[in-house]
Amino acid sequence: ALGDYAPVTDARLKNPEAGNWLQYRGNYAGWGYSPLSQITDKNVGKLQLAWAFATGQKEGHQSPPIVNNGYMFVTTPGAQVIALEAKTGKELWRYKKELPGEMLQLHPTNRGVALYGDRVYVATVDAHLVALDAKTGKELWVKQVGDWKALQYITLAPLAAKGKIMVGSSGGETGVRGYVAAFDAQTGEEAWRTYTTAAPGEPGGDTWPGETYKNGGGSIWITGTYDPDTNLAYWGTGNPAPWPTEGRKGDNLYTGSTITLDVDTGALKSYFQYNPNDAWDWDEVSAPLLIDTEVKGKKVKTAVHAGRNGFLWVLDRDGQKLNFVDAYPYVNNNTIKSIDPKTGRPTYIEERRPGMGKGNVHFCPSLWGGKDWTPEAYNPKTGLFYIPANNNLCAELPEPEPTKYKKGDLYIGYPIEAILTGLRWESGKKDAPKTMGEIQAWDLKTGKQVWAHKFPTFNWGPLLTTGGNLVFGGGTNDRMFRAFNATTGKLLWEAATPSGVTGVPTSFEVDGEQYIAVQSGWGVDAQRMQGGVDNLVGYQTVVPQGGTVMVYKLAK
Ligand SMILES: O=C(O)c1cc(C(=O)O)c2c(n1)C(=O)C(=O)c1cc(C(=O)O)[nH]c1-2
Ligand SMILES: [Ca+2]
Repeated sequence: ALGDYAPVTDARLKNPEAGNWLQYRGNYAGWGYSPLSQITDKNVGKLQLAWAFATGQKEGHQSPPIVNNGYMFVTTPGAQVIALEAKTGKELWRYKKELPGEMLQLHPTNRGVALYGDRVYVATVDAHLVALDAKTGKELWVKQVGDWKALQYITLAPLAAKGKIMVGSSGGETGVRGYVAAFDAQTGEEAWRTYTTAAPGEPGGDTWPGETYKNGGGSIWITGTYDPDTNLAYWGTGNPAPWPTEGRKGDNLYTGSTITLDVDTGALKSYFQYNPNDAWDWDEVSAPLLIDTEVKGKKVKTAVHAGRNGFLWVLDRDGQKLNFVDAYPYVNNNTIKSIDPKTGRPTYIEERRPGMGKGNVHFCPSLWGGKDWTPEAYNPKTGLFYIPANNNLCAELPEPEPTKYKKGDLYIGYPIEAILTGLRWESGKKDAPKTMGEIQAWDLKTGKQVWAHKFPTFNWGPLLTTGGNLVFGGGTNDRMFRAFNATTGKLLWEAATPSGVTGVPTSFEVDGEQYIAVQSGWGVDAQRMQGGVDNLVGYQTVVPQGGTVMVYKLAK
């Protein structure tokens, strides 16, 4: 059991101490920013391993090491929760949820815990929400959120605010009707549930023919951001289901959107849709980062999102509605012809939309997007917004197969094999591009890219930025974890890890020393994209699996 444990209050979540990392992205605004500045662009070359801890699990280790006063909490695929001493890596307790053996895990991962009060909350791949005693790991309650037999599954880290624990379900490829559900942190009682596809009679209900909204996707699988001043949570929604659009003509609200929900009631207050009638699996699940900044000379309370559709979107979140400000293409795109400068609505190039009666349709960015789920970061010191991007990658989909919703089956409209072998280079190109993965830095004030570090292979690495003028990220198939100068993009430090790094990095302090922490553990769609690249280049890349918590500090 843990010693003194400092309960996590609303006040602490709103104004997190620099030395802790209390929630998914470090703050409610979603910045992925640690103000700690002991490790800097000058001394990061002396970063070395403080300790490492093997989780004993395979597949995608994506959860951030979350730290509260010297105690660290990580999750693994299969929804295990491990409490560790943050300074030494000593295991304090481990929780394992019993999972149904026959359950399909379409995306075998878990993106972390939420801390609230003296509890730890985890949402599981069999669609339950679990409350644990932070000190002992003892299960306090377990609530069913969704039906795993209908292939609802949860991969995200919960969001905790104002006495509520909020979660959403995955299932854009299994025909769920997406939702965000809130549970009372104390009792586990369900407080509200808001669906992301509009029913007839509701605003947006006329954007779905017949009953298609009932299995229309719009799943929620990345933690929302939250603005305590307005009590609104910002959630990103996934792709509509099934992928071919023929049966669901219309905008399919609120898929491929950012929606804002009142945390007390769940009422949907506003939305912005990035991909009306999406046909490309462009989930826009990454919640926007909430940044008050200047944009082209004007002060704006923004919500910023690097879209899977390849555009960097800047919205104005002041006032009643989420309003379009600007959008900048950040990767090559042959699918969106234009974006309405007033409304932000995209116009597609119709021949790039896969569908009935069409043979192989080629489109860029690929179905994994300019960026998939991997979080961006914002550094208030540099004023720069950082994107882990994949550029020069496209995909091809064959003519869809007729598909009908059936509980417990996939509901995609294309054979999995076609999806896994669907990656392509840009049109007409035989050879692999010189670079694919990128870390990009954008100045929101000017709307210009300031630097880009380019990798020979793709990048599936969530980002951390710090008060020491650094950006950290992994994401490449060479197992490296790296540090860059946040202002210039210069590579300053790198170290190989046991597996590939698709984990969310964090930073914290214990006894006056700053640490950088990340999980190494390759899997899920980083591995599937590797299969797609290998299929094109004709050789097999092996990235070993197995999870390890890696914790670094400066050499003395
Ligand atoms: O539509 C959905 O519900 C859904 C869920 C998930 C998930 O829960 O991880 C992914 C996706 N879609 C998806 O399209 C995708 O590319 C993806 C990549 C990953 C991953 O962990 O690497 N998950 C998911
Ligand atoms: Ca999806």
